[in-house]
Amino acid sequence: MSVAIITGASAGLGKEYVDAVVEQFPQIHELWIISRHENALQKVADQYPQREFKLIPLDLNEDADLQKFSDTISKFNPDVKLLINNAGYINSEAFAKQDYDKQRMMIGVNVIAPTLITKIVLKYMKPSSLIVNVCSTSAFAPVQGQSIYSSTKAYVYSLSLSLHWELKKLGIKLLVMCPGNMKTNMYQYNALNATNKSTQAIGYLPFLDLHVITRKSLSLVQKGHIVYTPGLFYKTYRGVTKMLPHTILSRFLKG
Ligand SMILES: NC(=O)C1=CN([C@@H]2O[C@H](COP(=O)(O)OP(=O)(O)OC[C@H]3O[C@@H](n4cnc5c(N)ncnc54)[C@H](OP(=O)(O)O)[C@@H]3O)[C@@H](O)[C@H]2O)C=CC1
Ligand SMILES: N[C@@H](C=O)C(=O)O
Repeated sequence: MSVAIITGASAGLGKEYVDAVVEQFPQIHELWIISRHENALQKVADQYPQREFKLIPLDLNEDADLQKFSDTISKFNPDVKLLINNAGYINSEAFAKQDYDKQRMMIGVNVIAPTLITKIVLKYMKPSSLIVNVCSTSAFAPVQGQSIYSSTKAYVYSLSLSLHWELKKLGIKLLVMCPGNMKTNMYQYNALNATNKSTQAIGYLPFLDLHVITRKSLSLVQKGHIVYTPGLFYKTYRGVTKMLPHTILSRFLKG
């Protein structure tokens, strides 16, 4: 049975990816959608009564839940055609003031989960399978006030580049997408509730069209592309971070 697996599928970019996969992959038998709240996942599935869904409510920050995912996929032994590591968590605050639990959750959800989910799923992938890792423009250089978050995304970026070439030998295509601002719950939580002015300033940067970038990323991964940075503004920012030393940039970048 062919499946697509999407983490963080109940809202925001992940929900948009569900729409895009339903639209672009009619041949995939079942969509496995992951987030913490089953009722939210059910609402997503209910929008597509004509498609098969497996709701997998779990907390990607919990090792026991990652083991539960491993047991579930082992029980069903699917043919995984597409994996979208999308779920993410951000807390913008000075490192010294930040709650340890929030720091640990960013590492759990943004680093450990996509790493282990990919490891687990790989056993059920064949040549021509696809992986999309959702990263961020904050991966391109260290950001004060988002010190852990930007570091977790730098990890995803680096891991994705290595895996792109390792998995290419297995016939599996991997793309890392590095979006900038998107009007989602994460943005609402992060920028609008932020206390520091630099995080609030993020709201003045361009906002991306989730419909467009999800479809574009799925098209690019099938073509074998390695990185997708949507939007001219963010492409330019990526270029700047390649040209200027991060020892200097990191002094001025504040999230
Ligand atoms: N919004 C933005 O401006 C930007 C976002 N990104 C990245 O895009 C990706 C999607 O973010 P976005 O859609 O904005 O975020 P949202 O917060 O809007 O959605 C996050 C999704 O992940 C799920 N999720 C969150 N924490 C967990 C967890 N511990 N276990 C399982 N599922 C979880 C949420 O469901 P539930 O709460 O029910 O678990 C939800 O479905 C993330 O990787 C983010 O870092 C990158 C650049 C900018
Ligand atoms: N602004 C951050 C998320 O909201 C990011 O750039 O990833």
